[in-house]
This record gives sequence, structure tokens and C-alpha cells, in this order.
Amino acid sequence: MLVKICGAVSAGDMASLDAAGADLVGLWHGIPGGHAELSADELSALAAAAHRTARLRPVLVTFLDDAETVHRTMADARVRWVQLHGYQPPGMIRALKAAGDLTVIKVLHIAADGCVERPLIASYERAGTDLFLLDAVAEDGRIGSTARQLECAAVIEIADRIARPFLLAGGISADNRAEYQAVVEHPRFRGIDLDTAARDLGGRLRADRVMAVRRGWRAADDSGAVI
Ligand SMILES: O=C(O)c1ccccc1N[C@@H]1O[C@H](COP(=O)(O)O)[C@@H](O)[C@H]1O
Repeated sequence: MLVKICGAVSAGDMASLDAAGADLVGLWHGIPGGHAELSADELSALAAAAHRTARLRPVLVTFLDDAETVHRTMADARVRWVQLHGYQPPGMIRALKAAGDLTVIKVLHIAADGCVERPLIASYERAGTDLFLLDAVAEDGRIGSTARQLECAAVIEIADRIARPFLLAGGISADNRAEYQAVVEHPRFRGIDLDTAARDLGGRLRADRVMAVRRGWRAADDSGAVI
């Protein structure tokens, strides 16, 4: 099972996540006003720091919706994974997949009345999405780091419709794995992604919090296979 932690901003964060055994680290670029937004140079430096660790893979997390810009940013920063966290259309994924050997994670946003992208799921798959990420939308429409948990049934309803593997996000913590037993057992479940529960009250990423979440979610015989 993969564990992805979002929003590293320093070499110290990278060292903490590596020590805590995280698999994927989200690096923000193109998240206007985001508390962990990185310049292109900072993105490159942190991606290089991730590559120097034993297991951390850097993932560009972005709201950007121009394939050429995203591809250039990834090439410059030597990042091969991207998480499209906005409402980017399927054509953007097709363009990114055609541009190079990239792993594309498309977020599916789940609101109180269902999955916003539901009519587009098949198009996202045909476009070449490698992995979906199921995340919550806040009551006011905010997306990303909502700390809002998804209902297990709502996750399963989408998991049963998709043909690609998925990660689960939205208020994941050390204590709530039991609420998602059916998700964990789903054949397309590949792991978890979190932000809020990995941080202390000052907003800093903490290795002990990440380790607690891993302990709470990871099976002892886990292979850590990717996709
Ligand atoms: O972490 C953020 O603030 C963020 C901002 C913009 C896009 C994505 C963001 N992170 C994603 O938020 C969820 C987890 O949030 P939480 O654990 O519920 O706080 C996850 O998908 C992150 O990749």
C-alpha cells in the first residue's frame, strides 16, 4: 500500500518523510495562494532531494490546466509523476501521456451529492490516466486539504465504476482505517494520501504523525508495490 504525503517545502520535510517511510511526496506548483506553493527552482531542488532518498518519489501536485506548461515544468524539475488536482479535462491527460513516459494521477472530487467528474470517468481512462485519487469537496466547494472524510459507501460506489487503481484521500488519519474496511479490501485500492493529519498544530510535517498513520493503515506483509 502506498502512502503519499502532500505539501513538503524543505529539505527537513523530505528527511522527515523519508524517515517515516512515506512512498510519495506531493510538491505543489500552480496552487495559487497554497501554503506549500513552490517556485520552479524550489520544486527542482526538492525533487532532487526526494530522488536522493531511498524510496520517496516526488509528485507534482497542481491546478494548472495547460499540458505544455505542466510537461515543461516536470521535465525541468525531473519529476515523472503528476497529480492533477483541479478540474482539468481528459484532453490534458491525453496530451501529457503523449508527451512522455509520465504517471498521471487524476483527482476525482466527491461532493455531498456525488462525484463531480462522474460523467468523465471513462474519458479520463481512455485518455491514459494511470491512477485516480478520490478526495472530498468541502461544503463551500473548496478542494485540497479539506480534512473532510468521505463516506465508505461513496468511495466504493466510484471504485466499482473505475477500471484503474485508486488512492484514497480526505481526512485520512491514524485512527480511521476501520471505517474503510471495504475500501482497503477493494481490488483497485492502492493506498492513501493525506495532508492535515501529517502536520502539527503549527502546520509542520511531522515524522511521528506520518509513522502513526502508516501503523494505523499498513498491513504487516505489505509489499509496497506501486501500480
Ligand atoms: O494539501 C493541500 O492543501 C492541497 C491543496 C491543493 C491541492 C491539493 C492539496 N492536497 C491534497 O489534499 C488531500 C488531503 O487532504 P486532507 O488530508 O484531507 O487534509 C490530498 O489529496 C492531498 O494531495
